[in-house]
Amino acid sequence: MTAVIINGKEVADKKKHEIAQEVSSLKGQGITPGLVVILVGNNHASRTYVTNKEKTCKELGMNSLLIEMPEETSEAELLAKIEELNNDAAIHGILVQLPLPKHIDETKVIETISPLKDVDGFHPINIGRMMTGQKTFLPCTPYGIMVLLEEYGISVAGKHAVVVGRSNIVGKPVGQLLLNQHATVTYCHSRTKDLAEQTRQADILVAAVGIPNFITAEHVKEGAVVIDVGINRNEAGKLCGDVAFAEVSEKAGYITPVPKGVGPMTITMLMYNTLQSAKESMNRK
Ligand SMILES: Nc1nc2c(c(=O)[nH]1)N[C@@H](CN(C=O)c1ccc(C(=O)N[C@@H](CCC(=O)O)C(=O)O)cc1)CN2
Repeated sequence: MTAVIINGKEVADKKKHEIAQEVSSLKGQGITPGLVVILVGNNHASRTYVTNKEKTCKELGMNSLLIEMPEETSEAELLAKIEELNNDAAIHGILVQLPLPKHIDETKVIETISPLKDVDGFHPINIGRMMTGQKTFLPCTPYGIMVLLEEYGISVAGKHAVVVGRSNIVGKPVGQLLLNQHATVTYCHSRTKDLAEQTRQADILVAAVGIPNFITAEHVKEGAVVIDVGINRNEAGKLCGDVAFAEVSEKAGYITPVPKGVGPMTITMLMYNTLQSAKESMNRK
């Protein structure tokens, strides 16, 4: 079998077009969605991501502000900046780019962002709402994965989903979203015994470990849907995922490539959440 390649770039472009139309109509009602992205320090990859977020906001007609803070910024300074933005009515979304420098407590930072402006969907209140199936901001990468499955007509209910990786921003929430859609979910991680035995049970396999070529053909059931969330560099410095694409695409039914698979959906769902936040703010007026 040769897998259908899930074109994340194409789906992201379609969704962005729809978002831009909604932004335009919202502007007609006197409100422009506004996102603030805070970048602390000099992480090269993070700088690329925040630049893309700013660029995408502009493309879609949203306001965007990038706040760059030096590596030595104290936790107190960052928290004070977030408090200031929480109280600014023109701002609908606040995002602090991760990872943060080691001396800053990520949990404290996330908990300081108002849940009403937490367009990353990382605040414990929003995570709790997601777990109980309430309407809320969903974390952008997991949300993007669910949209990709939907766009390709891949049903989730009753399927066995195996998630490899248990990070707070991808592994745990994507498992929860799959469960919310009635999948049977297994989480695997560094202490899982006989990983391949587990992953071969998967109708839907999500790889989010951050290790190049970690998932090989022996981990995959014939015809499975394979979602690769990894963004790694191989020995040659080339961008690659967690899945050995060439061999796995011979066995899977569907597969996301890296790049242009899950990645482009992350920023698109961030734009979607920011738009929703702006709409919600109108209802509070
Ligand atoms: N506050 C947050 N920090 C981080 C998040 C997040 O959702 N919120 N996620 C990641 C990084 N990230 C967005 O911030 C992100 C990663 C990758 C992509 C993407 O489009 N990848 C492309 C390839 C890009 C490249 O050439 O490097 C692809 O896969 O096609 C977008 C956003 C960690 N931090």
